Amino acid sequence: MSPFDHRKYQSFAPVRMPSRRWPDRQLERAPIWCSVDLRDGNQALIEPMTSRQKSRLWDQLVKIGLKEIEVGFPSASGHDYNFVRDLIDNDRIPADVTVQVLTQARPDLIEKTFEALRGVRRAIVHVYNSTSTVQREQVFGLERAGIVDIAVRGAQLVKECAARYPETEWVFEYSPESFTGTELDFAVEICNAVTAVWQPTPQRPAIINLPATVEMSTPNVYADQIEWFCDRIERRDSLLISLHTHNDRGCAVAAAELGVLAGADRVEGTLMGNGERTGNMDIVTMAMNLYSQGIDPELQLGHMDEIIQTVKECTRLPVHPRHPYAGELVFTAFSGSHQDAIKKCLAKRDPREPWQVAYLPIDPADIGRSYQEVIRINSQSGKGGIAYVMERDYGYELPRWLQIDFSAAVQIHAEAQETEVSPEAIYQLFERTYLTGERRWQLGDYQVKRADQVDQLQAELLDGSTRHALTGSGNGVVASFVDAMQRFTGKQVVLVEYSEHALSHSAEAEAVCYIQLNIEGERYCGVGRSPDIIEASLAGILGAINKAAEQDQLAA
Ligand SMILES: CC(=O)SCCNC(=O)CCNC(=O)[C@H](O)C(C)(C)COP(=O)(O)OP(=O)(O)OC[C@H]1O[C@@H](n2cnc3c(N)ncnc32)[C@H](O)[C@@H]1OP(=O)(O)O
Ligand SMILES: CC(C)C(=O)C(=O)O
Ligand SMILES: [Mg+2]
Repeated sequence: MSPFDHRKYQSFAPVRMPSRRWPDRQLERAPIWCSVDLRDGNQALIEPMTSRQKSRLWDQLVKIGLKEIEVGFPSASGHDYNFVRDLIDNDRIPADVTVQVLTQARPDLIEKTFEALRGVRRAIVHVYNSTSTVQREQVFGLERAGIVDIAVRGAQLVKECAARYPETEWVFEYSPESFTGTELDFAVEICNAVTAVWQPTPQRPAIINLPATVEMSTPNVYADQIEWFCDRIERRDSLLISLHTHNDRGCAVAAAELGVLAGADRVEGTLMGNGERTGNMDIVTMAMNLYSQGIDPELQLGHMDEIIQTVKECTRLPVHPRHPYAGELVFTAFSGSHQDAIKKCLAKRDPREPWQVAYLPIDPADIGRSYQEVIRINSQSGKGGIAYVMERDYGYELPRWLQIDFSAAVQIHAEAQETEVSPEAIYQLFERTYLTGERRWQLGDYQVKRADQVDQLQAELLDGSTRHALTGSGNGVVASFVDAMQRFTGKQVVLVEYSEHALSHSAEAEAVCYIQLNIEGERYCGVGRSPDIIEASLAGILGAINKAAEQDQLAA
């Protein structure tokens, strides 16, 4: 039992709809998008946007390709009024973009709203009043009829004002605000009353916006409400049903998606979900969700970092690093098994086939992200990720057995540092571990001769100021040097693994050689790098021998 008194709250009554159809549908196309960043987003900010910030966000919304943009509540503030005037007077509204403004269903506010829009080519006038039981009873103190009366009077005045400005193509929108807390039959009744005034036609439809002003239930209930409403509303073919979900329960996007399945045509929301309380429906997330399902979102979101920057600077709110699609960390895998899976999928990827990469719902490149960030290393990472970084950034194609060996060194380093390990730090660690660290033995001069199908190697081994002369023979220089080391150390030395490749990132056309030796039953790895492949091989063998010496396995 929690200490909470859960009886303080009531559960949301489900909609009785045994024959609901929306669960069997699939999203097939993008809805009509409407951004409310400059109104609902703005009214939620600690410091509302300055006109410069509003202007900047407007430009970004246009660049993204939003064709309907709610630009403010011009009857409520001089700022909003002036902003609308600036857009109109300075001809800043592209021909294919329609501005929308919000007003309460109050005569003075409606009049002022039309005044603000004077001379605009096309505009959506969005009028609302609250319809929920709580608002009716406790805020307005009115019965249903009184609330309908506010809406109808508002609708009439909107129509009259519009007639005074015939040069403008007017679109009317009505919201039964607090729709989710409104009895469905009443929502239908009040919307029918409003559209009876407006008399929309299929050619000139009106917008009926059904807001989850406060998100009160699971998204399936919202979808039921939308389907129930769409099935009963009059003049359905002359209406665009719009959704406007808030995120109080964290499901604004899900509710909008299910609401579209349930019959809605249009969705209002904001970039990154800014808005009242926990925010509005996030247009970026919903659009990218559609895209990840193979549906054209009909928005330009390829410049995601610029979008984030604009939103952050205009709203002065941060964007969470885990924000769906847009956050700085959303394409990054730190954990080993994820890195391994991503690396394998990317290596097998055929660009002609649909995207199928484990843990990456979309290709980061689509939104201007590089693969640099996909795999980042910390103490949770495994060999796959480390190998990926070594290959991607430095051109080393570490064989699997060396990945295992090296990942142990990276793990120790990451745990000691207690932070992320950068690609540079990984590379330096690789160099120290296999190539440049202090070594007991160094290779001096050497020469190989071939006689009777057998290679004979003579080499000099430097141990501080002491020089040892080595000889060995075998099939090839590698086998000869292994033989020489075996004679020199008196231990059993067996070559277990060998691989090499040219180092594509190296300006000096170097080769790199990876060696694994079994020395008296223990395995040791070494790496050699040189413009000369023989020297790289010998250095690799000596590297492994030196590793054994470090661990006191060679008493020579
Ligand atoms: C869910 C939403 O996001 S709705 C949009 C909310 N956004 C805003 O309100 C931001 C802009 N609003 C404002 O700045 C102010 O509310 C103004 C300037 C529009 C109006 O200010 P004021 O008239 O001073 O005050 P206020 O908003 O408190 O008015 C409340 C009155 O309007 C009535 N009212 C509220 N909403 C509506 C409506 N949609 N339609 C008709 N009447 C309404 C209330 O019943 C109340 O009436 P009362 O004074 O008789 O009790
Ligand atoms: C004005 C309306 C549509 C609104 O913002 C809401 O109900 O959340
Ligand atoms: Mg809202």
